[in-house]
Amino acid sequence: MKLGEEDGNMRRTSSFGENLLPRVAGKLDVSQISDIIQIKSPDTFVRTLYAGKIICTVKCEEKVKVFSVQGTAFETAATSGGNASVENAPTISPVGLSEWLHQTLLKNDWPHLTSAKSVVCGGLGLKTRENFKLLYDLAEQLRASVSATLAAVNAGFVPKDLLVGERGKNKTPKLYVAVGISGFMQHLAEIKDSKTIVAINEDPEAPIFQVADLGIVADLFKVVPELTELLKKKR
Ligand SMILES: Cc1cc2nc3c(=O)[nH]c(=O)nc-3n(C[C@H](O)[C@H](O)[C@H](O)COP(=O)(O)OP(=O)(O)OC[C@H]3O[C@@H](n4cnc5c(N)ncnc54)[C@H](O)[C@@H]3O)c2cc1C
Repeated sequence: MKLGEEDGNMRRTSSFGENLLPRVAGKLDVSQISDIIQIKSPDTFVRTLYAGKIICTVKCEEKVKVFSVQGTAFETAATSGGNASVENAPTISPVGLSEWLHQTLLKNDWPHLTSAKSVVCGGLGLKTRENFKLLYDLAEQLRASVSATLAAVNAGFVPKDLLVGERGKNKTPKLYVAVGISGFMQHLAEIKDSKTIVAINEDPEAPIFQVADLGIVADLFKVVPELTELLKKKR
């Protein structure tokens, strides 16, 4: 979108958007509004705070509105048929501080995390990178995507692009299976709105059970292979 008077500037809430938008807002000398989930009028927005724990309505009186949206809160827009004009952005000469070398796209056979209908997510309870194989086996039977908590990503069990939660890919799948995950609010961000949440944790007091539709209090190393075998027999 063009930056100028009376224009809005929007990006999906993502690490790229979170990096870019505050800079755009700073350059324009306006306040940024993050994580909107509803547009009530041209200057009034509903946004989330504290990983979705608080929902507030804010009025923005800036002439240029800079805001990020939570993609899953809105219907997919049609890519044709609108009446907005499309203008080519001006070419900007590099300032020479950094250089684009290459980009590597990870390729795998799993459904993409942001579009998967079912997601199997692993936490620190998996204990090692190798043990994540249990989740890939289960995900294969469920035709699900595999994801992880920040703690599991930081421990090096899986790459960062599988992160789910406040700092990762936000998604509201139909089925969300949480394995060895405590369920802190930063992880649950949008996940808590999934249609069905299944939690496997050996600690009956784990907060994940407060949002789970189906809770299994058990050792994941016993339950997950059993579940995978049962699903294999069903197919
Ligand atoms: C500003 C901020 C942003 C954050 N953003 C994110 C984010 O985007 N995403 C995110 O995930 N986190 C985020 N976090 C971290 C979050 O608060 C939690 O610390 C993290 O999600 C915990 O990960 P975990 O559940 O894997 O680990 P833990 O909290 O250590 O939980 C591990 C669980 O595994 C269970 N377990 C252990 N062994 C077994 C077994 N054999 N069988 C069954 N269960 C077992 C334990 O009972 C425990 O409940 C953020 C934190 C902050 C401060």
